[in-house]
Amino acid sequence: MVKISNLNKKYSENIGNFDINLTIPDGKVYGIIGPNGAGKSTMIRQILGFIRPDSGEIIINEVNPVTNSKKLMEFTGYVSGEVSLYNNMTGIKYLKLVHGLKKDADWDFVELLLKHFDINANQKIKKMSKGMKQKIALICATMNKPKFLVLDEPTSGLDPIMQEQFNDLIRKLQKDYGTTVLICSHIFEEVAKLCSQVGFIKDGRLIEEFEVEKNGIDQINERFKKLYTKESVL
Ligand SMILES: Nc1ncnc2c1ncn2[C@@H]1O[C@H](COP(=O)(O)OP(=O)(O)OP(=O)(O)O)[C@@H](O)[C@H]1O
Repeated sequence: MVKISNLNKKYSENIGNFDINLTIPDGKVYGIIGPNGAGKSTMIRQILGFIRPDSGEIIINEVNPVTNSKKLMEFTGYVSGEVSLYNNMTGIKYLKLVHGLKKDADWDFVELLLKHFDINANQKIKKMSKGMKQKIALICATMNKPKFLVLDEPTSGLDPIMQEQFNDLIRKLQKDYGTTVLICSHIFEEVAKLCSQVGFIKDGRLIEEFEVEKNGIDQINERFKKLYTKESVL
């Protein structure tokens, strides 16, 4: 279970995260939505132990990321929208490197995912397209079937085929391995299809949460408009 209690990280007035409380039960997929600069990545960086909160507590499967980020990383996968890999390696060499470093990494699963994403990993990473690099990053993050997966705009700018492949992977991890997933996304369709719950962030605050209904896309669109629409100055 992921439990965030009274989380605060203040960069300046209304910039950062303010009194965030959020719970994700095991095996659920939770979506975070908010406009640019709302504080989504700031929250994710604290959850992963990359930055220290000013106050409040984060507990993930009984692990505190601030005091035990090594333990957290043993069962956590992470993909950001801007992946950075070793450009001079081939995809396969890079995957083998990560496989050697990760606890519980499963090479058969890597091969299955290479097939699933229909990717030729024998070429150098620097010659790969953005989407191919995203696929390599996703395989790296999931090759150990993580208990917890954090995705910060993982499919931004990718084509609809890749989007469906990505959705299928998340569903498989959830169904077969009980992975708990936190996903930040501007793609409402992705959130509606994958998430059972969604939270809206505005000015660093979690201002609303709800269970995603069957036809969640309309529900999310409507709430987003209500919560964030500003009068155009044009
Ligand atoms: N290290 C930092 N020091 C000061 N301000 C920061 C720092 N990191 C982020 N910010 C500010 O915090 C606010 C939230 O940034 P954050 O990256 O969390 O937003 P976001 O919701 O992920 O946005 P986007 O959708 O554009 O990725 C922004 O105003 C940003 O400029």
